[in-house]
Amino acid sequence: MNVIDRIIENKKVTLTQTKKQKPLEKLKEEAIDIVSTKTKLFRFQEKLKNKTTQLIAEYKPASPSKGNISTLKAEDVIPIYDKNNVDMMSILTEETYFKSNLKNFNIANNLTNKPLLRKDFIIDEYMIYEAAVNNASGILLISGICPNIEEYLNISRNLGLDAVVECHTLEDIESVVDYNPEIIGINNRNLDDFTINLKTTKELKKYVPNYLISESGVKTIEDAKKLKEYGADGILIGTSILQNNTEKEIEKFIENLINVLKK
Ligand SMILES: O=C(O)c1ccccc1NCC(=O)[C@H](O)[C@H](O)COP(=O)(O)O
Repeated sequence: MNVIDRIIENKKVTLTQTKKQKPLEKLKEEAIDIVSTKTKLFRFQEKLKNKTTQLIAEYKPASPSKGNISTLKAEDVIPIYDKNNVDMMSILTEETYFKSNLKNFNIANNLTNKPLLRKDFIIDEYMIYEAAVNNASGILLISGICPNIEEYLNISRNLGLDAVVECHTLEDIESVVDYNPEIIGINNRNLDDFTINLKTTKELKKYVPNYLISESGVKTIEDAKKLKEYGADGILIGTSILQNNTEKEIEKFIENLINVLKK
C-alpha cells in the first residue's frame, strides 16, 4: 500500500469514530447555522481577484516526503505569517503523516483574520461540513482522491466555501473541468513518487478555466518568480518557509517572496 492509500485508510477509521461522537445530520445543522451568520464568504476567490500573485503560506510540521519539517507550533508560526502579510494561509489537519490537526486550525483562526484553507484528504462530505463549522474559508478537493468532485464542489458552494480542486495532469483537469471549478490547484509534486517539476504549472496553465493556485516545490525565491511568470494567481508554499530555523529567517524569506510576487 502506498502512502496516499495508507492516509485514506487511516482517515476512514478516524472518521468512523468522529461520526459516532457527532453524526453528520447534527454537524450539518451546526454548519448551516454558522454559515448563516457569516458576513464574508468565498474569501479565497476575493483575494485571487487581485492583480498581484497571492502568497498562501502553509502550516505543515511534517510530511510524507520530508518527514519532520519544523518543531514550531501553530501558535508560534501563525503570528509570524500574519504580521508579515502573507495573503492567505493553509493549515494541514491530517494527523499521522503531517502531524497537524483541527486544533491547530482553530488556533490559527484565533490568531489571524486571513482566509484559511483546510488542507486535508477530503474523502467524505462530513469533512466539508467540519471545515465550515471550524470557520474555514476554503478546502482542498484532490482529483483522484476525492470520491465525487461535482457533489463536493456543490456542497462547498452552498456553504460559501471555496474549493481548490487539485490536479497534477491534463487528465485530472479534463475530469473536473465540466463542473466549472472556480479554483484549480496545480500540484507540482507527483503524489506517486513525490518528484517535483515546477513546469507542471507552466504546461497546464492554458487548460485552467478560472483561477490557478500553484502548489508545492518552491525552494527558492527564484522558483516563486518562475511560477508567477507561468501565470499563477496564487502560490502555496509550506516546506521551504518552515525549514527556516528562526523567526527572523522565516520573516526574511517571506519578505523576499512578497517582494517578487507583488512586483
Ligand atoms: O508534502 C508532501 O510530502 C505530500 C505528500 C503526499 C501528499 C501531499 C503532500 N503535500 C501536500 C501539499 O499539497 C503541500 O503541503 C503543499 O502544496 C506545500 O508544498 P511544499 O511547499 O512543497 O511543502
